[in-house]
Amino acid sequence: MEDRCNFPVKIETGDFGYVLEDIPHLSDYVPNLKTYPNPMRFNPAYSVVKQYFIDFDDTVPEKVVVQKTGPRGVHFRRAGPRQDVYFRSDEVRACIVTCGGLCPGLNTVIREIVCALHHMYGVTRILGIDGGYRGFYSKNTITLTPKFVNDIHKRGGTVLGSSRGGHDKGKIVDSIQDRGINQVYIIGGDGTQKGAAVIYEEIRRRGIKAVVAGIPKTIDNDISVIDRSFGFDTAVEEAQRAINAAHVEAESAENGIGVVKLMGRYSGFIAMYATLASRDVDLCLIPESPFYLEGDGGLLQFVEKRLKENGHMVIVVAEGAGQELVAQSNSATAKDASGNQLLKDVGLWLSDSIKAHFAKRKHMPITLKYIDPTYMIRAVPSNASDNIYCTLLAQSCVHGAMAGFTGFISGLVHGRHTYIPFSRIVDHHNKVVITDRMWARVLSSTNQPSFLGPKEVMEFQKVEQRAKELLEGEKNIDMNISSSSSGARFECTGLLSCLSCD
Ligand SMILES: Nc1ncnc2c1ncn2[C@@H]1O[C@H](COP(=O)(O)OP(=O)(O)OP(=O)(O)O)[C@@H](O)[C@H]1O
Ligand SMILES: O=P(O)(O)OC[C@H]1O[C@](O)(CO)[C@@H](O)[C@@H]1O
Ligand SMILES: [Mg+2]
Repeated sequence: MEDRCNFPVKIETGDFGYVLEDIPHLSDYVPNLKTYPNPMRFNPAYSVVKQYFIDFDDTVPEKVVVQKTGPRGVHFRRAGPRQDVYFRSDEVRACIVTCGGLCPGLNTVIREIVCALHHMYGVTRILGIDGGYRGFYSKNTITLTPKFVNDIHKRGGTVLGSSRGGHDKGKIVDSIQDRGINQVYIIGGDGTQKGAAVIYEEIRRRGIKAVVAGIPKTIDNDISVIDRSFGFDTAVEEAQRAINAAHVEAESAENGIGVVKLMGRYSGFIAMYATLASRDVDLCLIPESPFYLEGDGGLLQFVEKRLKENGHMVIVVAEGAGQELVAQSNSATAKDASGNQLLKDVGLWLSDSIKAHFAKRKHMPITLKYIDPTYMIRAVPSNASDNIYCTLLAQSCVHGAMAGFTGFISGLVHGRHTYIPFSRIVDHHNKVVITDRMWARVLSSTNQPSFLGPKEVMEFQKVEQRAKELLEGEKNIDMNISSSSSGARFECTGLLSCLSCD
């Protein structure tokens, strides 16, 4: 498995500090390519739309809040159909693969890629790769037709199957070449898109006329640049059911406590949004915000206070929260097939710690119910709004591939569909910024302590400001902010050194 790839980033500059972070195109390395009129020009549904085709120069700004004197900043190419395409319909052999963990909407994206290729571009040869990256070389393929995918958006999971590990660049590209595949659609999270970037590089190195297009997927919503990842809305909605159950259980018992664990390996977006949506939550714990159990201002003291005030409480904890604290009681670490660290069960650990604390307080018996709906919130089919979002992402991706673009993901930026180079999303995880307004809204809605002293807040602000500056300077940084019982700890593992580490 390769960690980083060195595909060239296409940067174009313009007036007033305009920067276009462009995506590669087949014509960058395949000479004398022929173009064809886009078949959508002759499609009765689309041909009547005024300005249906995207202007070559249309781009979307990364930042929409700007100052009078500030530069125009970074832009991405606007997604959508082009007047001309680089593939004849009968020449296309497409394949679709899904990798990594499940997420609501995977089947919708598969369905809509197949339907867009078929109905918009007249493409009939589409293969499903069975079981993630390793399916390219170790399994049979599945023939995908509009009939086959007709109903799949009503089911959770992925009809193609998924897996972790098994990314073998040579074998995958050999398989693409042997099967004559010239459009590769890859749906998956950060790891998957790193793998997609490597495949794109190898295809380009071999000079094959084949495009590689990604659709970012992750229930954790931690992919940078894009507004949100598909399935996130559904997951937050589904999480409400678990929080409601925890609330009912807690309310019905004397000193009742409901603990709900939600997904979020490195970032607490699901926990944060589910908390804000519910309003029944008294304490939300996320990986980005350190906390401690014992002593003055600690979590246990807060639980006791809230129980005395309200007689019950609900705690939402993201799976990646407090991992360093959990590790103190159970230090064994393991990794999954993709090399991701397997997390310890913070929900169970927290529940046990609270129970042990109150067992010593005989005058205050508690009833604690631990609900772990982690897989339930990602195994459901996507809701209506995610279905539409998935449809547009899939269609954008197909338009880009037909137009000859490669090495890109399709993503929503400030409500506009764009094409973003792989390099922009694989080097950085989006995290909840705990010195931003959104986290402040959570703290104010739950009325929980921030567990941070003024010194730690300043340290956080310094690290976040520096990370922002480095990112804006188009550099790669991978920042880990982790917690310990003694307070916050900051680690920067980027290519550039971080001020806080210096
Ligand atoms: N750096 C890398 N280079 C090449 N392939 C990779 C890399 N990282 C991960 N992959 C491959 O991508 C696939 C999915 O990776 P992973 O299991 O990390 O899930 P993911 O795409 O990050 O999704 P999620 O974490 O949201 O579930 C695996 O088959 C893995 O082998
Ligand atoms: O148990 P699995 O399938 O490896 O997935 C668990 C991980 O996948 C994610 O949902 C990311 O897709 C994380 O939140 C979680 O840690
Ligand atoms: Mg991942």
